[in-house]
Amino acid sequence: MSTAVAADISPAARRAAAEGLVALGAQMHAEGWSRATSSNYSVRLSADPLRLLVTASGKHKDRLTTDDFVLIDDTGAAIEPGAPKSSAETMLHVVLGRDAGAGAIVHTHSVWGTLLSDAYATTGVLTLSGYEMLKALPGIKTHDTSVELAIFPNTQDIAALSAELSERIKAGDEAVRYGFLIHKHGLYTWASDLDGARACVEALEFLFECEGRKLSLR
Ligand SMILES: CSCCC(=O)C(=O)COP(=O)(O)O
Ligand SMILES: [Zn+2]
Repeated sequence: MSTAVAADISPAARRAAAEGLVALGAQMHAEGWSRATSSNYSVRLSADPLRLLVTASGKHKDRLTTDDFVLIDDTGAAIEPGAPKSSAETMLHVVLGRDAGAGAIVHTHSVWGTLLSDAYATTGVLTLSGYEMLKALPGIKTHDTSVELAIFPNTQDIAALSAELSERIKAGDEAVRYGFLIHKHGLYTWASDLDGARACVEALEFLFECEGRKLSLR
């Protein structure tokens, strides 16, 4: 653990972020997207130096308290003594906060996202086209567009996935602009703040259900 103290983070900002994430967890669980301790969320409290408030590992997301978060640095290490263990997927949050400029990151485990990540696994990408709901994503002004979401294998090697994700973001890969899926696992999406990330997850999960139901109707 680093010896640095989070003196640069205001307690009020930290508390507000934790309260926002507690509320998000209750909503994501109620939606059925964060069941059985699945999912992790974070808010970026500082870009330079990178400081992310990320969920502690293994917590039920409908019962989070403001103590269930870990302040981490750009290596994914907790910067305060006595912190609980941060999410097993912490390094994905670090990459998104550092390389994608994300101010808030939401990871969900929905049924439709999980099924679609399998249905399109061989192509490595899920394409969402022509939906009005796409306008909920940052910068999209027309329904007449397509959004691609990369589908990564669920190798369980978060360090390798983080490195690949970082390279694809830095290369400007459109398939990691709004989010990505991990095969038979779930969605990561992000935005400049928590409300924006909530809109992204709500829109993408809506679109997953549309695509999933469309496949079932065929
Ligand atoms: C039952 S969920 C398995 C782990 C996972 O994918 C997840 O999202 C939660 O992991 P964390 O360490 O963040 O609790
Ligand atoms: Zn997960």
